[in-house]
Amino acid sequence: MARNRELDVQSEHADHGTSYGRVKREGVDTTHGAILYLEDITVSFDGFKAINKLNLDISVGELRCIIGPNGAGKTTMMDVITGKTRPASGTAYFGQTMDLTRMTEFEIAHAGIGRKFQRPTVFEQHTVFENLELAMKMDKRVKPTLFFRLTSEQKGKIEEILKLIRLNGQEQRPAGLLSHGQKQWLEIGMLLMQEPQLLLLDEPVAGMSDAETARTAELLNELRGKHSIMVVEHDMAFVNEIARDGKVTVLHEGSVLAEGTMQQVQSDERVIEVYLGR
Ligand SMILES: Nc1ncnc2c1ncn2[C@@H]1O[C@H](COP(=O)(O)OP(=O)(O)OP(=O)(O)O)[C@@H](O)[C@H]1O
Repeated sequence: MARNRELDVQSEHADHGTSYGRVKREGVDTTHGAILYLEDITVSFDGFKAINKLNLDISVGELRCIIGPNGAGKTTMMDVITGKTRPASGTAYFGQTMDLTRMTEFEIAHAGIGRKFQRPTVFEQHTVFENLELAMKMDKRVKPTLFFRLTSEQKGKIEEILKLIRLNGQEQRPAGLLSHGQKQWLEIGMLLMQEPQLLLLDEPVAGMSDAETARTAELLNELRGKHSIMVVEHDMAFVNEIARDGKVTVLHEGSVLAEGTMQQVQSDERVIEVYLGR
């Protein structure tokens, strides 16, 4: 029996736990202000420490940018958070009570951690609207019924997300015809349909045009404070745009090398050395 029973499936007649679902998700316990705690995490691949005694906390509503050279351990860290990789040692908590190292990938996703991988994985044959609708149906917190029909509340939610991801007016287009940037936004929208409490974005602007990158920065700035977000990105101009006065974490060789505002980390000698290879 899982230690934490996060999903509380309600009957169809019970109060709605979310604005559009029929399932109540019991809250992550964030009474101490943090949504994610990683402590002394180590991940070894045949003796090589991809993550080495990593410590990192994310506060509720924070937008944290993670930077670091290739091979620093950024993806491996996200793999630990989402249950894809088990650490050899250390602790990883979602809120105060959910031990991520004891949960399956499925349990973690449904407890409220949404992850967007680098490549967009939308359903190309389906329209933009259908993709968002499918994301809602795939949300196992929503009780599946044979004849699933959207309520006006659920349609309203899709409209809201369409605006946010700048795809209103394009809802009937097959997703396969969207630009690379639009597909990325659609995928972010699909994650948002499931109302994640922590959103992990792996290089969201890789391969985007300058205009798309600027719009993605606007989108993330709109999400600021509504969700806790961790963004891994190499594009420093973009990081600068979304980090504002918030904390940026620099990973190097599997540990935190520096943490502070973008200005602070950019002027940190150790960071300069790692990036310039001096
Ligand atoms: N499954 C694996 N087996 C062996 N080594 C691995 C495995 N996954 C990652 N590594 C190694 O662990 C280190 C960290 O990799 P990781 O992909 O987490 O870095 P990263 O910071 O995400 O890099 P990038 O910015 O290039 O995506 C690298 O040296 C990588 O080669």
